[in-house]
Amino acid sequence: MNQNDIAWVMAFLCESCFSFMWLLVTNVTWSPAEHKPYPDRLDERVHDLPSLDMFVSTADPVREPPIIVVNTVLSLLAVNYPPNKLACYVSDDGCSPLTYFSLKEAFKFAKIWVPFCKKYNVGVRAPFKYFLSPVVSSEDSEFSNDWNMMKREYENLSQKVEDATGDSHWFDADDDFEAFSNTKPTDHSTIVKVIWENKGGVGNEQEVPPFVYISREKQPSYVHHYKAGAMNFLVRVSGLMTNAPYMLDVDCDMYATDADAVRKAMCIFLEESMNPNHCAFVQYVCDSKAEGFNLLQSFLERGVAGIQGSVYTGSGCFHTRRVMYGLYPDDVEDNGSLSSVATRKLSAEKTLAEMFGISKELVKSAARALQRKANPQNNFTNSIEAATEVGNIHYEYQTSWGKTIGWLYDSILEDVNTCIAIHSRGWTSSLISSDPPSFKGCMPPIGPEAMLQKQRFSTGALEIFFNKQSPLIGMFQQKIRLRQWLVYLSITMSSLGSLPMLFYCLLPAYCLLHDSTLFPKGLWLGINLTFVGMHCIYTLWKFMRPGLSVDFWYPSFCGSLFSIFDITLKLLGISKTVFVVTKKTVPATKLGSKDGPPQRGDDSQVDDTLYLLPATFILLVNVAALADYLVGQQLWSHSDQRGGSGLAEASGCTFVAMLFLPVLKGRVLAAPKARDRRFKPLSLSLSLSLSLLHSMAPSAQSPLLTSEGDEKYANVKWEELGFALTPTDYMYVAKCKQGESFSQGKVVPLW
Ligand SMILES: O=c1ccn([C@@H]2O[C@H](COP(=O)(O)OP(=O)(O)O[C@H]3O[C@H](CO)[C@@H](O)[C@H](O)[C@H]3O)[C@@H](O)[C@H]2O)c(=O)[nH]1
Ligand SMILES: [Mn+2]
Repeated sequence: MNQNDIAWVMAFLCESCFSFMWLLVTNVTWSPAEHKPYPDRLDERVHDLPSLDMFVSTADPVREPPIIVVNTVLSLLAVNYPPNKLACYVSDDGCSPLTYFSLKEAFKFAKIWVPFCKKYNVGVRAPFKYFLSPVVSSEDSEFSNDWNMMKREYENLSQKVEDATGDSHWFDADDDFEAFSNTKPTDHSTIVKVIWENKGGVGNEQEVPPFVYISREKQPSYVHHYKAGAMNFLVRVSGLMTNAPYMLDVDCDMYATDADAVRKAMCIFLEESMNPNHCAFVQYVCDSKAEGFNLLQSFLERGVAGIQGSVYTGSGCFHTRRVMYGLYPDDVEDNGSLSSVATRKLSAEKTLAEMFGISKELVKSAARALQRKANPQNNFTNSIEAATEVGNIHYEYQTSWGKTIGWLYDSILEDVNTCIAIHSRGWTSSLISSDPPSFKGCMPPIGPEAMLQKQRFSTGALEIFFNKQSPLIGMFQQKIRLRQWLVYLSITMSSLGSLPMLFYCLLPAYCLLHDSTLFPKGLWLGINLTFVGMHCIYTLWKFMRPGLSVDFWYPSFCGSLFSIFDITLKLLGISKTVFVVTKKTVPATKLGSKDGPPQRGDDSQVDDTLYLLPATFILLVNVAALADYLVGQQLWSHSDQRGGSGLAEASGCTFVAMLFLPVLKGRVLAAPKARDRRFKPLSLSLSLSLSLLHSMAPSAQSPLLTSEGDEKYANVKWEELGFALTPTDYMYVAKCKQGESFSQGKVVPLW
């Protein structure tokens, strides 16, 4: 194979991969759908609304400042829904007294915040966001007085949380914090604290729903399965205390912006046309602008929702407890009760104990949940002992938790992983896309944190690709629909697309360095350029439409590349995948500052040396190839007739270099205070890239010679020699007499 063939075969393979990916994505966008709920009509239809358990998970008081968790919790406690039908559970994987302290303070504030929100029908019920807009009312009105009082109270709350940060004397004096003494985030026993329980439970609108803080046991040598583990503990504790048929999962950094979010979700669950195949979960389209590169949310979600149902994206999602407990649609009768087969299968207490673990109380509550029966009236405090038991590190040993029930464990992308399992059982799901979005997040700014997050997503997706849920095999065994299966194939293998992308970015440079052709000539080049141009404009439009900058593309490309490396190490058994919690920025609380677009993350603690490597390498290779072309090959006398590389390849190189230049420019020209810190990673990646470049460039020996094994050959383009006379400097002479064989020949100079 000559150089041209290598380049063309590579180009063909890369193009084939892109086309396959494009087909997968096109399949997603064919039939977009979303649900439009009418919450006002809900009361006419349903007189006894079902209960809902709301889960918030947090893991690290430093990367997830408690004031963020407080705002999330307050936005949920104040939703428009009967408070006696709600309960809020916060799981703290950081076992932080500061988080617990902040939540206790938040409850005191909630006692005035919830009535205020309901009295004045406040829109956004996360106080930090609400107080960003000035009061629109006459100075001395009752509302304006209440507003000013609430704002002062919220500022007091924020101040208390800030003062308590890094100052443990706030907790030391209080016996309630005893459980936190001598604990480490990675080494402590289970803590369950009922911050507030609504003992009366008569459904007064002004009440604060029950509110519980939990932190499961941890030991350094035990795997705890990150968010999935935390969610399963939340399911168990809530099962013991309230056992609501529906559960809402919200990340600590995502607050509800719509007071009717719960009622809207119930509109879908309680649809009259409900059949056993009805919705397993309702996912909200969360505000993805801040999330940046998460394009799935912004336009693919609706597409998937039109097939078998939206994908669960980890936050802003309402689940049904029965489905999470492993039910199949066939297990449910048309009227919602369990089928007789399922009842027989599940009623044996032994089976349930094998699935749900040894806690008798939990087994009983699971049996009730499966039959849609409520827990008998019970004090929360009476369940603390049982709740502590189900938080034990050994509790899930030899049970179905994380395998067939609850959030699944075999990928750090637990949301998609769990969602595949639900759809594989034949359930459908729904999507609500309200404008403005009903849940909004504080997502990482563009920069290393975003790359780390993207790398985690991609590694998790690849983990699914190789686990037992893999879409590669799933299609043949499960009840998943064909196009839904293609969606999961596209999600789980999308990061593999970064490899052909990498090769493609290097291909024009390779051709220039080896003087071979990549693009066709003449008319064909024109056609080619038209298609490439159209594709570039289309891709740009796709990025710009949801209001993103092209900058967002890089974390996705780079994170995907690194995830391939991660998963290879995992498959070889060299390392394990880790869930690094994304750093959250504290929301602005000052009046007048607004929730603007994400900023570059210059205060990140993530060292971005390695993340800059692909960009630096690609840029250097392309610049080096261009320099070689301009200087070594003399651009202006270079003739395309030789069949080697020409202006088209050089333009390709320039295009690629221009794509990557902003990434590096952005990092080097970052805020001045960050520049010194940036310089070190940049110089390191420069040197790493230079050594890689050195190994990629053609051999640095005499330009006339190439080596293969031990032998030396003239560097001749054999296929271009033809039959015409070709002048040479040397000739091979071997003499022979008639009838005899040739003597040993030798190469002699011509003069
Ligand atoms: O050991 C852990 C790690 C994380 N979390 C919580 O999980 C949530 C998500 O973590 P975050 O760092 O914010 O990740 P994101 O990338 O923003 O989250 C998206 O992607 C994750 C999967 O990678 C999903 O778990 C999330 O729901 C989804 O919003 C947060 O509330 C964390 O507190 C835990 O409770 N325990
Ligand atoms: Mn998050």
